[in-house]
Amino acid sequence: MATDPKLSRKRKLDAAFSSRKKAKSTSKSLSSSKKLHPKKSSATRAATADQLPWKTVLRQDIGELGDNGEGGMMELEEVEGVEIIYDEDGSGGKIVGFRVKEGDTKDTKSDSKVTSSKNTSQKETEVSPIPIEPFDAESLPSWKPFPLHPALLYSLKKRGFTQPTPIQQQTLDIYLHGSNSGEGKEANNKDKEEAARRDIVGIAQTGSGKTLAYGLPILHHILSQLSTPSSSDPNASLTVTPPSSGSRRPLQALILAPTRELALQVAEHLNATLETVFPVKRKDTGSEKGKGKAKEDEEAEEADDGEDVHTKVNSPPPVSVAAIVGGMSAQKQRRILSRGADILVATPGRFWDLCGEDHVLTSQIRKLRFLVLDEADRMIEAGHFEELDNILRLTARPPESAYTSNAAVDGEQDPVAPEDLPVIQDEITSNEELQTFIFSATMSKDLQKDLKRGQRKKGWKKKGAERDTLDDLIRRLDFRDTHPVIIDLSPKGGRVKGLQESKVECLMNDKDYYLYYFLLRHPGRSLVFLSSIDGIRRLLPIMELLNINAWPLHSGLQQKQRLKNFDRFKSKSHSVLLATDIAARGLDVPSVDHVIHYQVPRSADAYVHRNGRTARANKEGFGLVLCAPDETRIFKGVLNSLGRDEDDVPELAVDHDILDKLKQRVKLARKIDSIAHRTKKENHDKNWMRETAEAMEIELDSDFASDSSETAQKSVKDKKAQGQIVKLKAELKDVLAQPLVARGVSMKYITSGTRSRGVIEKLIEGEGHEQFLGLSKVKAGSDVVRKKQKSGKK
Ligand SMILES: Nc1ncnc2c1ncn2[C@@H]1O[C@H](COP(=O)(O)OP(=O)(O)OP(=O)(O)O)[C@@H](O)[C@H]1O
Repeated sequence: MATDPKLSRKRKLDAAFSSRKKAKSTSKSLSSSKKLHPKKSSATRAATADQLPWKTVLRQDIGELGDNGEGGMMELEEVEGVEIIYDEDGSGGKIVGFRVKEGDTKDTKSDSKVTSSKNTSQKETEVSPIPIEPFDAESLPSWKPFPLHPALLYSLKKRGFTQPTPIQQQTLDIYLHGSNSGEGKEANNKDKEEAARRDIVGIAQTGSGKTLAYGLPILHHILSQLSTPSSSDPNASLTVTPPSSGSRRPLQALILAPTRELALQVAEHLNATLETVFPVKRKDTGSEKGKGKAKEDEEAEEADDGEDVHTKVNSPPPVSVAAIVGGMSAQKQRRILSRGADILVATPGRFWDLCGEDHVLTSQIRKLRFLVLDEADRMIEAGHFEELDNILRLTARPPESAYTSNAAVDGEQDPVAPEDLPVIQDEITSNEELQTFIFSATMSKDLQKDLKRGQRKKGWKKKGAERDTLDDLIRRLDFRDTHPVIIDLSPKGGRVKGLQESKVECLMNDKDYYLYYFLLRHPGRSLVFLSSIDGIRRLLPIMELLNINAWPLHSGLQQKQRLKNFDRFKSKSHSVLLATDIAARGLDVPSVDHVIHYQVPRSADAYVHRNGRTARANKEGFGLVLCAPDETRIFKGVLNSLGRDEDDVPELAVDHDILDKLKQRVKLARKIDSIAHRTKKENHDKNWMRETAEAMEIELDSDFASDSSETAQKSVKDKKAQGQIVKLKAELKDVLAQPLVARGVSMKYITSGTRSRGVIEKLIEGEGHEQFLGLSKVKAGSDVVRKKQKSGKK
């Protein structure tokens, strides 16, 4: 459900101004805050929180917590030149209103309820055409068969994407040439017209570049519309003219993704492609730092020798991509929508909420040129499908045409009932232009089966016989193409190239030891998947006590905290993210070295997508399953669903001498955590009882009532617990400082050792493992017990 925008804005203000609680009088301006102080000479007028001139806080203003440079991901906004009006007595610091300089207010009609396509608060600005030099296709031979807009080719080259990935190749072949049978096949104009309307279902392994597979056609289409040749010479350079900033941009593409992080990432990916060619010149926010940034831009321009002339932009960006996701400021997202964007990347929930209050948006959806479902199979699972279903109805044609189309696809007549018609009944037009792209790494119901419960995951209800995910989608979506093209490049058995899988069979209670062992033995960027938030809450403090750089990521955290933790994980090469399956799909962290399944996933598709966070874009990666005895059946089911054998995943070799030493560390950490947890819980429970009793004005039982003797006892108990914790922490510190020596290495003869070269010698040369003396630094894949060895051992 959407939060009340005014309330959240008010809360923001309350927080921002809480330090000013002591302000006394009613309409006196705040003297100590430069930012909040309006110029005395200017006339002011009363304004609501919505009408204040909010500005985005730029990345450099918020350090490492920023994102794409626009503050977009963190959604932070600031306001200045505002006089705060407190309530009459002012003692509680309650804000009752604001005053701003005349002319500084925003027209919020277009913000809160967009009813016209023109945003009256925006002034019509001059736009300058941006020259694009002709791109020398010879400099990017692998992309030559795909005559994309020169701006895109330029960007691909700059980003080092020297050749298309197989899914990009096949999608572009269909999009540009109408067929994936022959690369670079020349088509006549009519064929190209037709070709450009094919609906595409793309299934390809994780990390294979699916975002650009659908992103490039969309960007190509929009940029081509804005381009004009600078002369009649067919080889002449182009100019791209951005739309004027005065009117709301027509929405051309809607990309739906199942998670917030994924939607933000897709928007960032498309923006990165555009900004390589059209760097966004940040607007001067008016703040000191904002001014600094504008100055930096100017300096950068001055320093530029003019080689990339087409990168100079004085107008709005030619293509605007925005993200609409839950957990972020709905107010800001409304403003983005009121300005309009060419491409919206959204999670269904928030998007549907905003559709309900923005008629222009709903009518824009009816005229969409592109609709994309990323991670399509996940989107139709329970928890997503209702809003998705509603949005898809908006993209459907009137019943007659939809009826014809669906009948042609699956041979069934499936008329749309009147009550199933889109919520807003006006302007139902038959948009024949819509092109639909559906992408995922998995698209089969067999992989979605919940192996723990033995049921298929809940989702759209099916009529009649068992259907596949694809059938479900074909029935739901009003494909304009009678035969959508299916490109299936999914690897057999879900085996991703470059991924080494492995497992450790151990008791549930021993998983912490093996996890800790692995993280020390193979330092790097490790993503650990757990099946519950409680599991993460239990494991995190233990990891922290053991000096492991770990952060949590789960739906119980606030969105900003989720993004912050994700950023921290990305920014450190030795880091651990403890995550639930919200991180399993689509997230593209460059160089995740290891994926660890702390619990065996419940379904084969979860196994494939979790593993897919490593070994991306042709890199190597490692996946480890910690499998307890009561999970072996589920793991076998996962592998069987993928058409693989249970022995298919080899075991990881573990040095048990070292493991035993690590057990001692983990046990101490667990003990410290359990004492701290128990004390905290007891205090929390008592306080909660007291506070609730006070609020309800009831008397507590003598057991709960706080008499002084009980309080004294409690404090003795707390002190005792604190003492224990301090003692155990000191013990842990000692244990953590002790070297871990591998089997067969004697501490006495460490410089020569029983091994071929001395341990110290190896360390100096950088080959020796810094934590496990006597072992070499090796990639996790080298510790895997190959099948032959295993049977030999037996
Ligand atoms: N042509 C290319 N050459 C090199 N790298 C590329 C190319 N196209 C995309 N990439 C990079 O590959 C990585 C994976 O891309 P992307 O996230 O689109 O994969 P995906 O197939 O959508 O994965 P998933 O199924 O996990 O969502 C990204 O970092 C992206 O920048």
